[in-house]
Amino acid sequence: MPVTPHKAQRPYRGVFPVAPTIFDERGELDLEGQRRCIDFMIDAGSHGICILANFSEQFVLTDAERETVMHTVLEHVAGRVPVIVTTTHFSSAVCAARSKQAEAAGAAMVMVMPPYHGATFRVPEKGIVEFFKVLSGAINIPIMIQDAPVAGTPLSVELLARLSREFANIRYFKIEVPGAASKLRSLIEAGGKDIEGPWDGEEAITLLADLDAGATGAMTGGGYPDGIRQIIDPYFAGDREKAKAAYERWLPLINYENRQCGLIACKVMMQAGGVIKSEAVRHPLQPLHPATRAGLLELAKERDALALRWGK
Ligand SMILES: O=C(O)C(=O)C[C@@H](O)CO
Repeated sequence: MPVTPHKAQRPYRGVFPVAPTIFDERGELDLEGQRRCIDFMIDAGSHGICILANFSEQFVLTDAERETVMHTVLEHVAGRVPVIVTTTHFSSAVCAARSKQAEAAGAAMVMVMPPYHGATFRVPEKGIVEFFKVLSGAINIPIMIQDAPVAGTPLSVELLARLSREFANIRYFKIEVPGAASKLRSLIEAGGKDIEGPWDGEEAITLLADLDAGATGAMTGGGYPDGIRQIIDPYFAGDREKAKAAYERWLPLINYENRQCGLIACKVMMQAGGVIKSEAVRHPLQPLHPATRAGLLELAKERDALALRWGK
């Protein structure tokens, strides 16, 4: 089915949280739950949505399931917001093919980590450059490089700036390594206008420092886009004091998600608020300990997170 194009203009800015992949209690895809999750995330103020990322449990999906989730979400979003599709793969050809498919399905952007496999398979810088050359040449939508510790591949500022200079579609950078703010600042300085989107990530744990460094987007977890909006809206409107107060208000929840829960946090919140029926993660991922779950929901309730009310 052709997808209605979104109307957002580049450069994309704002809150683009990662959508979880929704499963039922047996671990099967729950596509109805997936659609409700997306509706909640849009109602909660997401400027855009990223799918099939690590926080979407991309590593427990078959290729066929990836395609099903991608088409389901893009058709259901129907242009309401831009959608970023994660297409990471070790192989240049597979990543390029996945990215072409995402573009054809209506993705606004693809997000990709540098090639890695397991703890030790890496390629030298020449291979990384060639990988992004193949990818950039294969599509006509922007690429976000996900600079995250999970890939175990240090990407220097010089390398990132070079990739943006040499390859037309390398335009967005989600920096979620230690020292993210300094790296964002250096990248903006080194890359200039080619750095269309210097973005924050990692559940917004460093959001205020990253905004101060020039971040224009935040890729957070999917559980409380409404809370992240309370931080970035005043920041972008020039009211840093209000943004700082909101960051301080939401930080205990951000910290709890980042340090105690990880990708399951948003599912727990969505299930508690009737957005989705099951907070199941796919085995061998494990459910949250009941005490950790209670701690998360206590913090979310204290902040009146929309997820806890949306489905009731
Ligand atoms: O899901 C990923 O790949 C992430 O990096 C998640 C992160 O952006 C959520 O804060």
